[in-house]
Amino acid sequence: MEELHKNYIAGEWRDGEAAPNHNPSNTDEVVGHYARASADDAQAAIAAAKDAFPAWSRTGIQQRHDILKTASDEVMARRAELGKLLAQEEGKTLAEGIGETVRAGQILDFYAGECLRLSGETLPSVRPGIGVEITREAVGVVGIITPWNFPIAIPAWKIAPALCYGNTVVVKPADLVPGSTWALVDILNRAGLPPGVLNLVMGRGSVVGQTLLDSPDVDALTFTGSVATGKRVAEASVKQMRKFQLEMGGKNPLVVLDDADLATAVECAANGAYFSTGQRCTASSRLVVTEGIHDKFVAALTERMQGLVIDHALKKGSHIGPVVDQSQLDQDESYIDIAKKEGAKLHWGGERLNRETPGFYLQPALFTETKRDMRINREEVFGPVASVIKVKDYDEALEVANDTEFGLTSGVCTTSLKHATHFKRNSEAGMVMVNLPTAGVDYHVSFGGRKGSSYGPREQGRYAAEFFTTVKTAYTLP
Ligand SMILES: NC(=O)C1=CN([C@@H]2O[C@H](COP(=O)(O)OP(=O)(O)OC[C@H]3O[C@@H](n4cnc5c(N)ncnc54)[C@H](OP(=O)(O)O)[C@@H]3O)[C@@H](O)[C@H]2O)C=CC1
Ligand SMILES: O=C(O)CCC(=O)C(=O)O
Repeated sequence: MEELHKNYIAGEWRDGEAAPNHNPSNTDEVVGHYARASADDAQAAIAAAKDAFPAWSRTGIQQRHDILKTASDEVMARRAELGKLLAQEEGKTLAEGIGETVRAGQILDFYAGECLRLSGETLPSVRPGIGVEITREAVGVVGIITPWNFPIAIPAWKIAPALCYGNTVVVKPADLVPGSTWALVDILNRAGLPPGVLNLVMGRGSVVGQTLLDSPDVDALTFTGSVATGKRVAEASVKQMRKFQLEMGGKNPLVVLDDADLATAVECAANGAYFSTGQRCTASSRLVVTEGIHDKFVAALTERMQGLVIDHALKKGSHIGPVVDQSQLDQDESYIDIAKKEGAKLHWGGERLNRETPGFYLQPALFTETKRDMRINREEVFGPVASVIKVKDYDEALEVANDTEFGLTSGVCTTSLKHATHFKRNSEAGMVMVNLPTAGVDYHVSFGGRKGSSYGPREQGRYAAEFFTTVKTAYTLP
């Protein structure tokens, strides 16, 4: 067996039960072997983070800046190699893997800068002669639980602000794709983090993740993944009276109005619904289309889909890689069946594909003649499956767009300033796009949703300070 990638606890690489990391583009290929941590390892990681917190929370901002900047530089310099590893373990295309790696590097760089911009407020008291200072302090030990679909960007956008604001960290990546997070943790530690500040415990959610949830020594927990696990995180966190933050599913609408530029609308739909194999919480799974443009839009989108190459993630010319694993493929296919049984018309795609290598290849699927209350329009599939809901006009489109228990992103394709402005104001989503795909966001601004999609303060940009710090108000009578 090739070298085992170990867990990183208290500044040391520690053995654990070895688990193979398979390539979804070629299931015969093992990308590497990664250690699975035990509950005891997870406890040791939490204890190490707790021990390291007093010193790290008082380190100078220059030191924190330099470490994050050094790590950013290495991620950027190794973008091709890390992007390839990401594409191999997750199934994104090489271009998408490199793009995500660059995004992780940019996030590290952004928070290196934020270290130098920490600020507070000084204001007069309502009581004469007294001064008031408002400062932000680190929260403590932050537990980080991440999903498989963005294995370097999501860990980066949780780890970087946690460290920037002076917290110590225990991170548990998805068992399915530990490699990219392993590489990120290795880079950050070699960049100069003291032992115990950033600990990595790979392994199963039911063992490692649950230990984080149940520990009274985890002061804040940030999670991205399914709604079901998000609810467990919430319940456990309330029991511990700790801070928590959840990013979960989406059923994001892309509204296409009669006055839309057709080429723009088709590009937004193809990108938002199908790129990254539709495995994005920001994916446009509902295409809400007004009747005047409906037929033209469906025809043009179908033509665009027919031109998409679905193949090995590393193959030149692939637009879309495989589904991440068998269980996600089963979920995608089961929703395709459910939609057909509900009376939706499978307009194009949805077939399993055979390629040169054994992998989880699925043709993107487009459903038409769907109704807003069908399960295909209410539940997150998390695959390359989208459905068209035909509506009469803008008012009905907005109502359908908002008719969901989720509220992460939404989009509108229109040339009308009036409708674009109204949609931005009235869409019940955390992120709204005009003439842009619902997926693929900037790294320096707030990220998060409403309703069942998210809980707690926003992630990313300077808004991340809300979660990763606690506010102190000090009064002084000189
Ligand atoms: N919003 C988003 O970005 C994402 C949404 N999803 C949705 O979730 C569905 C299932 O995906 P899946 O990866 O299984 O999502 P999960 O919510 O199960 O996984 C997310 C993370 O939580 C961990 N976890 C699982 N159980 C527990 C637990 N009891 N305590 C603590 N942590 C736990 C997982 O560990 P591990 O997997 O290692 O066992 C993983 O690290 C998808 O089909 C999709 O609908 C999935 C990924 C991202
Ligand atoms: O669309 C994006 O840029 C981010 C998506 C994301 O964070 C997710 O799917 O978990």
